Amino acid sequence: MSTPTINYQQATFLTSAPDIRALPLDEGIEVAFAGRSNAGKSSALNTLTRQKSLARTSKTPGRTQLINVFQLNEHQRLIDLPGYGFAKVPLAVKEKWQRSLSEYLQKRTSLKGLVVLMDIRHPLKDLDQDLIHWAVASELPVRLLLTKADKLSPGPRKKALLEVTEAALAFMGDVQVQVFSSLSKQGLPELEQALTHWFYPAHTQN
Ligand SMILES: Nc1nc2c(ncn2[C@@H]2O[C@H](COP(=O)(O)OP(=O)(O)OP(=O)(O)O)[C@@H](O)[C@H]2O)c(=O)[nH]1
Ligand SMILES: [Mg+2]
Repeated sequence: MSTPTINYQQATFLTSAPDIRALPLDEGIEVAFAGRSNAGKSSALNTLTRQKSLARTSKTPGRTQLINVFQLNEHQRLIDLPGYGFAKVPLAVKEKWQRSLSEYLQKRTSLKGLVVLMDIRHPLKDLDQDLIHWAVASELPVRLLLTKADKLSPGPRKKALLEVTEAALAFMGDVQVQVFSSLSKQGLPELEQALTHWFYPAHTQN
């Protein structure tokens, strides 16, 4: 059986939800992009969908404070999650959005894959590790994206990939690692392939 191709370019903005009650019906398949503030989640979604400003990006960490939903078609959605780990926002705001994030991760049954984005220069911070551990314990497939790969020259880039790949083995779950750059598009085909596996599980082996 040949795997269907996904036309990411057809992604459209559906809604921005302050909490899971405001999300579309929990059916079909969702893949979510998570990571520290400023890791490059919104940029990666724009790169994937070949749209300059589908998801709002910013030099200021903490830009995405809502659960942003992008629809690929009736049954498939991409989710841009609020970033975590950014200290410079009022505590009340931070608590509100961390709460909606953990509620989303724990209760959303249509969530079938989690892309965890980390700046290749600062991977696997405590909150990243907590998230990955949680996902593995919940049997949610995880893909680690080492973002802004263009910021490193090939040697250090390869070294970072190797180190994180080795660390990922310790998570003892379905955790894949790749480098990625929204600037150079490095890693885009691998990301697309991984997402296809999640969106069409019946067509693929892993
Ligand atoms: N050089 C380079 N810069 C990038 C890349 N991806 C993102 N950036 C920059 O990093 C900053 C943060 O990117 P965003 O995509 O807004 O990050 P985010 O993870 O969505 O951030 P929050 O919404 O705050 O959680 C922006 O200034 C982007 O232009 C990349 O691949 N290479
Ligand atoms: Mg964002």
